[in-house]
Amino acid sequence: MASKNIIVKFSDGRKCPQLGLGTWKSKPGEVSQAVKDAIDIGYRHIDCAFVYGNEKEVGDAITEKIKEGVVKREDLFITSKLWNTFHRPDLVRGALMKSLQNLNLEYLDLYLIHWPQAYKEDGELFPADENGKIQFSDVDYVDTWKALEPLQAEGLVKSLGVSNFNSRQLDRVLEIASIKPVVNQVECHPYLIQRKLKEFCSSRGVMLAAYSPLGSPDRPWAKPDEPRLLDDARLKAIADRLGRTVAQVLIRYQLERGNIVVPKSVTRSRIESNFSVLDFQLSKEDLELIDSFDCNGRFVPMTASLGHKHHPFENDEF
Ligand SMILES: NC(=O)C1=CN([C@@H]2O[C@H](COP(=O)(O)OP(=O)(O)OC[C@H]3O[C@@H](n4cnc5c(N)ncnc54)[C@H](OP(=O)(O)O)[C@@H]3O)[C@@H](O)[C@H]2O)C=CC1
Ligand SMILES: CC(=O)C(C)=O
Repeated sequence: MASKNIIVKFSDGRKCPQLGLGTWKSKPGEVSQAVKDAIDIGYRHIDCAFVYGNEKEVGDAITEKIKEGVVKREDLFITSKLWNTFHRPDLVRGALMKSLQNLNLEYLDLYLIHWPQAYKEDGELFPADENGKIQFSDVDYVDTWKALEPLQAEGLVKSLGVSNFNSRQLDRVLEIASIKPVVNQVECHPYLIQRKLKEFCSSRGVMLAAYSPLGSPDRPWAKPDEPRLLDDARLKAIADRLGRTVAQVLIRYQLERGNIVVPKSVTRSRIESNFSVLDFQLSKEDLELIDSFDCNGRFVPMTASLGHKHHPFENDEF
């Protein structure tokens, strides 16, 4: 089963299955089964986050599959992410310990700073004022990074990375880092191909991990009149010609571009077909055609943090 995975190597020498299962919006009552199905199908990489509110149920599934002897811990690659309310250096270790406890793991394979912008540290994950506006904290993510580094030395996490960092923010971390980030996990799909950010990351030995690769149709703020990537007629034509689904083309596109990719599903048949992408390739012409659909179309703009001095998408080109 594990041989179905393509393995990529990080700048720190560690290995990671290129295709993983996303878990955002996977309801606690559904995610255990989804993770168990995924492991049975051959997935070895699960993308989690404290803020998804389902780490405990993901952990239950992992524990069960290890107990059954289907996988060993070392066969799995588990990512989690430090939420915005835990950026203050004295809160970082506790946040990681909570995710480890939730997931019933002794270590994570990868821990990411989820976003560069910090929120007020008052216990709520989305601390809002009486008008519903998120309360910001001015902790600088470079100080958060410095607090993360000793956790790798302690063996609590194998690799460290960032998520939703723009090029300037990533460079600031690289300037002060003793341990370099191995990954920048960002939104990436044909409407937002991230050409410049990808080149920037590659030039610094940072791997790009693509989130929302199917266009996140179940994002809570989706409007009925917004374009749906999975329904794009141009992608459908490519998929039909190749005898594949649009989702398979979207996932294969990321693999061919050398990106890690973490499509989410709680539907067994989709979890299975999303993983069946090793027996076909996209031609150079198809890859270029898909690149041409780029329209700076962002499905996860994080509008709740607009105005934050570290909001990644407001002041920098990429
Ligand atoms: N670092 C960050 O800030 C972020 C990280 N992420 C990570 O990336 C993952 C993936 O992104 P996400 O935004 O969830 O969205 P995706 O682009 O992966 O889309 C998920 C949606 O697509 C549906 N779907 C899955 N497979 C198929 C298929 N074969 N055919 C048709 N529909 C399908 C799912 O439905 P169903 O489940 O009902 O089958 C679900 O509604 C997240 O779950 C999370 O782990 C995402 C956003 C931000
Ligand atoms: C889904 C996710 O990771 C967000 C919105 O931060």
